[in-house]
Amino acid sequence: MTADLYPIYKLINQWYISPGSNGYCSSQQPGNAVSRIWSLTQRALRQSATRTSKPPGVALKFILGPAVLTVSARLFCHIAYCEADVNNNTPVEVVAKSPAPEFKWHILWEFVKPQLFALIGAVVLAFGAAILNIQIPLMLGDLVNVVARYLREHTGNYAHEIRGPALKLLGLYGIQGLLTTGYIILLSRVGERVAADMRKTLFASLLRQDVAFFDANKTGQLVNRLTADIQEFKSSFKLVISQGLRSITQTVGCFISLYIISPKLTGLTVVVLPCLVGAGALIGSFLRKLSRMAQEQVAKATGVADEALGNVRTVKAFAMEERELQLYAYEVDKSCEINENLGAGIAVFQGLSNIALNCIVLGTIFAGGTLISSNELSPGDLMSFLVASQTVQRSLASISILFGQVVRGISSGARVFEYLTLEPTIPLAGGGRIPYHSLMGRVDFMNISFSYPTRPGHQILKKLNLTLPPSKTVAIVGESGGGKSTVASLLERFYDPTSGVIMLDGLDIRTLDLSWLRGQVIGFINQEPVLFGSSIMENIRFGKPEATDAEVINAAKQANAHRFITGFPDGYNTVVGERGVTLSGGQKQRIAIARALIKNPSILVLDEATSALDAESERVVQEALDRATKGRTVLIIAHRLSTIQGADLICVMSNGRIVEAGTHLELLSKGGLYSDLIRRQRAEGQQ
Ligand SMILES: Nc1ncnc2c1ncn2[C@@H]1O[C@H](COP(=O)(O)OP(=O)(O)OP(=O)(O)O)[C@@H](O)[C@H]1O
Repeated sequence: MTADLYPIYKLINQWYISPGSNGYCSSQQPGNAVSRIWSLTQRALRQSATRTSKPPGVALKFILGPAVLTVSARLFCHIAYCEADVNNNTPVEVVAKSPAPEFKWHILWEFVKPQLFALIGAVVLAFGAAILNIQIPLMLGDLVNVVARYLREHTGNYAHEIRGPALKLLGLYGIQGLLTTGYIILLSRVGERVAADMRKTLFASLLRQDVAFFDANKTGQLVNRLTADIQEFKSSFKLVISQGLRSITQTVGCFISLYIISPKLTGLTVVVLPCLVGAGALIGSFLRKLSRMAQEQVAKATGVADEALGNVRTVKAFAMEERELQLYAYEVDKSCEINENLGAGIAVFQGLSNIALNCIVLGTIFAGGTLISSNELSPGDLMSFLVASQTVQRSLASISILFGQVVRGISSGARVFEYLTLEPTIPLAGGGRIPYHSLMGRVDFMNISFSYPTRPGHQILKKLNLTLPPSKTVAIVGESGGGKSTVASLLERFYDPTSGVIMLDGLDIRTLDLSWLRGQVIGFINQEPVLFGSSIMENIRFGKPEATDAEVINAAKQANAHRFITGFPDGYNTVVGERGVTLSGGQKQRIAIARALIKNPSILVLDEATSALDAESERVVQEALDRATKGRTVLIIAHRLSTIQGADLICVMSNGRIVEAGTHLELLSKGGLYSDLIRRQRAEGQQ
């Protein structure tokens, strides 16, 4: 007989204890709980066998009491742990506070629409699993009634009688398992596809934004939206559909079952359960706060490590390893302290909830036992009641966790959607193109005034007028911070002028196709070229994705880069490392020149292209540049005299305007600002 009861306990154990397979609960093996229940059960059965005159409810109390007490305690530990665990795993964005963006349902709908069938399938299966979950306590009750009858009467064929309800229950478990598998597969498919679509759309939207957008937003924050925010949104989306639906259905269904089984006991539960869940949610929210603090502290410590490792050359150059270690250790110690407090909070929470829950189960068994004694309830009903009330309790607890998750999911989603709908002020495509054969390359800056969008009150250019004649080289010189590079940025249309017009061959560049302008007309080389962490071949091809290997090699030859590239063991397939870290400054610059030349631009902008190089590198790079500028309209932003010697026209900038213009000799003979600059440079020992 006892052997026949074992599967019941095993089922209970499986059902309630196995979910805690991580963290706290996993430290106490499910097997231990089973054996504890088992030994208690055997003792109870032995006692009941010697006291057959007692009503069956009393015997059942001995069997079910310890079982349910242990199971319930474990269940609540699981809930408590999960609540802390969910929060503990939540990525925290440590960013400056800004007004909360709005969640837009119609955007979510656009992403969900293609997955609608799979989503409906998942919802139906999850709903089915929840309905079956409501049936399970009732069936367990039937099973226990057979056991109780056998205990009481000791007649009939036990194995035969138990087979029916046991097989039914087994079938129910099987179907429930299948439905659960089905909805999880479908839901994870929907979640992953929605998240992948969001990532691609958000990345495309970010790439479309103006340079001004990137001036105002930190790269880390943007990457965070692509990664952590979408991850958080996906988790919440899946959780709300699976657990939300399941928990609400189970709560409602099991409550109805409870009422049908025993309105009196249900009344008792209605009073006590919400208090318990409410108190749990309150303590849970305190633990959540603590957990968030811990996460923020971990993020701070990570930030210190990230900065030190990201700038390891500077750290080493200043022998600051020890100081960085101290900074990191300080932040890690703080995070350790907060996490310890969190651990203590969880421990107290679990202890209190164990006591509260056990008292409730005890109360239910006591009240249920009394009802059994007065024949108002059968033992099976008490079993059903206990299991159904556990289901309600579990569902309510998961709904309370879900509330937090919904809030987090909505705010993550809102952050993602904010940038999804953002339209750039300078559209990348659209507008006219000038046919290649008729493109002259004349540029006119007409009355240009400009302030950077991030500093609207600070005017950089003030009614600037400048002409770049076709196939001529114009150099701009002037004091540092005077706005020379800003002129180049406006030509590239990284920004639009506040007032005035920039013309290309007599056409306002705002009417021209921007991707054509940047991709085919203007080549841009600046002081610190950024290479991608791929091969040299790929880096040069970045200028013209459809270029053949021969074109790449030709561009490299023009840029004086072919010799050093072929000197590497892997030649053009040499991987240059993150941002080109494995190359020298001069080598990087020559690859950048090749990258600009491969698109055969009509206009070339050289923004202090050689100023970061030593004399020898500068000579080689300058040689490449002299060759590259032939036959093109060139704008040189320069500091050093050597870089502007070949210029047809030199313009001196001061106070946001061009104040002097002429050839080198003309300007020197005038003895104005240009002469001052040259004199100063010579005095500082620059050539
Ligand atoms: N992205 C930006 N956002 C806001 N202000 C900027 C930005 N870039 C430059 N500035 C400001 O605009 C002014 C002109 O900068 P710009 O880089 O054009 O000067 P520059 O003449 O090229 O200087 P340098 O010769 O030192 O390179 C400076 O005061 C600078 O601080």
